[in-house]
Amino acid sequence: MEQDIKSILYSQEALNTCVKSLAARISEDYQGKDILLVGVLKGANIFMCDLMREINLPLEIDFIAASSYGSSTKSSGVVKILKDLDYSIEGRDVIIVEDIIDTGLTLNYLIENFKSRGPRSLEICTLLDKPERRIAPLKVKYRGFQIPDEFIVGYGIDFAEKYRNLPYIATLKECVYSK
Ligand SMILES: O=P(O)(O)OC[C@H]1O[C@H](OP(=O)(O)OP(=O)(O)O)[C@H](O)[C@@H]1O
Ligand code: HPA
Ligand SMILES: [Mg+2]
Repeated sequence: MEQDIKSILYSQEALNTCVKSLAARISEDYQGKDILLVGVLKGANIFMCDLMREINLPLEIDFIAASSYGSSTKSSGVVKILKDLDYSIEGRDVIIVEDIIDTGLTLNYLIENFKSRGPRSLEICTLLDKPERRIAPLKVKYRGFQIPDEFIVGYGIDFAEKYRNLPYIATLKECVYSK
């Protein structure tokens, strides 16, 4: 795997510091509220696990699985819900936890879908944001790093389902995409 890496964008230490600071903001903002963290699988799984352990408030979690990239580096534009939430979000203070916002199509779709389910509040927490590529507008309350327009992998994020287990965020060598 390591031989496929072009460069490391964020080390384990940098990610850890970022997660702690996002969790501190959430802990401050949601005092006395009834938080439901919703992780968007599969990409957000590692971020979600680390983030929830740093939030210093009682909370519940749920997951939704959505996919629009398949084995390509370009969004298909069609968001498929592969697994829906287990519980109702009506009346809940929901924070959607994402690994990356790129075109915004995935979250735009999920936000509209969630709004129709009547949450008390609905916010987005994303580790990475690639604003240059945005097609669908989004209001993002909690953002870790803003990144340039490059395809990245690691810390839960894949290329063709691989590299999710890298403990850092990295770019891949061009030859990997043409294999
Ligand atoms: O802003 P967008 O252009 O919609 O891209 C962001 C989405 O794409 C990735 O998921 P993907 O569809 O690859 O599924 P995965 O999480 O299972 O890897 C990522 O985890 C986000 O959910
Ligand atoms: O940069 C990315 N890497 C992996 N998956 C993605 N899905 C949207 N953007 C990306
Ligand atoms: Mg993916």
